[in-house]
Formats: sequence, structure tokens, C-alpha cells
Amino acid sequence: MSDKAINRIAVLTSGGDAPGMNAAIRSVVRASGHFGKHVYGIYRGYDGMIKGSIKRIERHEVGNIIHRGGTILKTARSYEFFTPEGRQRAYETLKAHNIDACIVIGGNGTYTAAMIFSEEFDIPMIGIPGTIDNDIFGTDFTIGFDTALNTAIDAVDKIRDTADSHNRVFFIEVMGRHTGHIALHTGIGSGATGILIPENNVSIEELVDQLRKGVKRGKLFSLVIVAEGNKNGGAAKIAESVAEHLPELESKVSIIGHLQRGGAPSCHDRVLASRLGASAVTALLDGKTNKSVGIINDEIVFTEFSDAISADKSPKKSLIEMTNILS
Ligand SMILES: Nc1ncnc2c1ncn2[C@@H]1O[C@H](COP(=O)(O)OP(=O)(O)O)[C@@H](O)[C@H]1O
Ligand SMILES: O=P(O)(O)OC[C@H]1O[C@](O)(COP(=O)(O)O)[C@@H](O)[C@@H]1O
Ligand SMILES: [Mg+2]
Repeated sequence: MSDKAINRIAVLTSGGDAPGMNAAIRSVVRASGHFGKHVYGIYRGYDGMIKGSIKRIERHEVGNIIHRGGTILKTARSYEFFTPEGRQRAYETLKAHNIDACIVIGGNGTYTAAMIFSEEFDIPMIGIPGTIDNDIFGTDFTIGFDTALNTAIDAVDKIRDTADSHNRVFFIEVMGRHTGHIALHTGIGSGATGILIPENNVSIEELVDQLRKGVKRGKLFSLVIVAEGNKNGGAAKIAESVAEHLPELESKVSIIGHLQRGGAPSCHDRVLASRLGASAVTALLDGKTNKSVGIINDEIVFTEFSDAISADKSPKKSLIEMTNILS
């Protein structure tokens, strides 16, 4: 708890951008205005905090952005913020603009930085989970996850048409460097034969077995969804490994990549971002600090940064097990 009066709130977006970040910025600005507080936007995440890229954002400036992907505040990965000198410079920027508190919108790296910063300096920090990866504990969903899934499933549906027409196996790589939420949901939603994620450790032999069984059942085409962070390597490498066992199958590789990060946020992400943005502001005004705001079972909840980063947010085991039954 912090008992300092809060009049000026800074907001930034950091790490990988995610559809819905703009809706969250809008909500922070509008909710702060409602309580008579001023909002300052920091550009390019912690890099902008260090370099002094900060300016007041008025209510009208967040009009017409709720539906836009990306982030009007831009984002960055700042290597200087890892150093005490960098963070000291960042603090000086905040002091120079009389900032009383910060709201950071980003993923686990952004939260780690906020936690370290608030331990070093007396600036209350609240985090809003914005990442397509859905890898933050303390919320059912992160902002951008739903939109990324819709983009991925749309791409896979299109690939299915051509896979079906040619009787081919497609190895489709989706994002998720450390976690398989996107791949698991896309795989279930597309009825994939195989889903390879960091959390299920499916081996090439097991995948080959699944594909063989499909062929035996008369399956003429197959989809295999691969999270970029799975232990067997990317989709291209997996396709090569499978071909050594099943040279008779014609296979193709498709990497969906950064398409998944762009585009208009889904309604789900806009509503989620709006709720989290407004709750982040009221949390600061209630004296909360060092916490992530999330929604669990439709209720707003607050989680210590340390837990949000480190507690287990792996996909549900039952969901992973179900894929073996349905494929
Ligand atoms: N341990 C850390 N110490 C200081 N800053 C950090 C730390 N981890 C992450 N950051 C800052 O947060 C930024 C965003 O983190 P990153 O992991 O890239 O994205 P995300 O927040 O989306 O997970 C980094 O570029 C860096 O500036
Ligand atoms: O922007 P980059 O450097 O290509 O990062 C790609 C990574 O960012 C993500 O899209 C999102 O991750 P973060 O939100 O944690 O930054 C990952 O799924 C992907 O591995
Ligand atoms: Mg991350």
C-alpha cells in the first residue's frame, strides 16, 4: 500500500505489442479523467522512460483507437532498463514530470521490470497483462490472446482448404516462445492431428505414430500445429524429421508469424482491456502497488507481480489430454 496522493499517472506499453493495448490505454485515460487525474503517455516502453519520451495525453486523443491494433504509445524492448543506471535515468524522467504512479501494459518481462523498479524507487506500479501469449498468472486471459487465436484459426482454416485439396500434411507454426496456449487452442479449434507445445513434450516418434494412425483410418490430409517454443524445433525442422519416417506423405510448412500480433482487437479483447484499464486506475487511487490486475471467473482480481510472473500459467492438463482423445 502507498499513501501518497496520486495526481499524475504515467502509462506505457512494453514488450511484444498485442491487439487491445489501445483499448487499455483509452480506458486508463478516460478513467483517470473521470477521477480528475492527469495521464502522461510514455512512448516506446521503458526505452522512452529512460530517454524522456513522455507527454500528457488528453481525453480526446484516445478517441477512435478502441478498434485499432498495435499501440499508439509504440513499444520496445529496452536493454538499458536492465541496468541500475538505466533505471535511475528512467526515475529522473518521472520526477521531472511529477509523475506519482505508473501503469505498465505488457507481458512478464514488463512486469519483472516494474517490480524491480518499484523496489528501487518510491513509485507505485500497476500492471495490465497485454501479450498474445496468455502466459501471465492471475488472469484467465491476457489482452490480445483472443484476437491472436482468431487470426491463427482463420489462417489455419484457409490452409485446410488447400491441404484437403492436395491431400497434404501441413506443419503450421504459431507464436509462443515459452508457452503453448496459442498452439493448443488453435490446434483444438482446427481439429489438428498433432499439437506440439513446450508443455506436452510430444516426441517426433509419437507424432509420426499419430499421423500413421490417421492415414490408416483413411485420413487424406492432416494439420499439425507447432508452437515456436516446442522442444523439437520449428515447423520446418519437424517436417524434415517426420519425412525421414514417413517419406510417402507430401508435406508443406507454413509459419503464421507476426500476422498474429496485428489487426483489430476482437470484442472480447476490447471489453477485457476496458475493464482492466479502468480497474488499474482505481487500484492506484486505492493505494495498491506492485500488482497485476486480471479477471478470473469474471471478477477483477489483483496478483502480486512476483506471482504473476512466476506462478504456473501452463495450459490446463485436462485440455492437453483431451487433444489425444479428439485427434
Ligand atoms: N529482469 C529485468 N530487469 C529489468 N528490465 C527488464 C527485465 N526483464 C524485462 N525487462 C524490461 O521489460 C522489457 C519487456 O520485456 P519482454 O520480455 O521483452 O516483453 P514482455 O513484457 O512482453 O514479456 C524488456 O525489454 C526490458 O526493458
Ligand atoms: O517481437 P519479436 O521479437 O519478434 O518477438 C516474438 C515473440 O513475441 C511474442 O509474440 C509475444 O511475446 P511477449 O508478449 O512476451 O513479448 C511471442 O509469442 C513471440 O515469441
Ligand atoms: Mg513475455
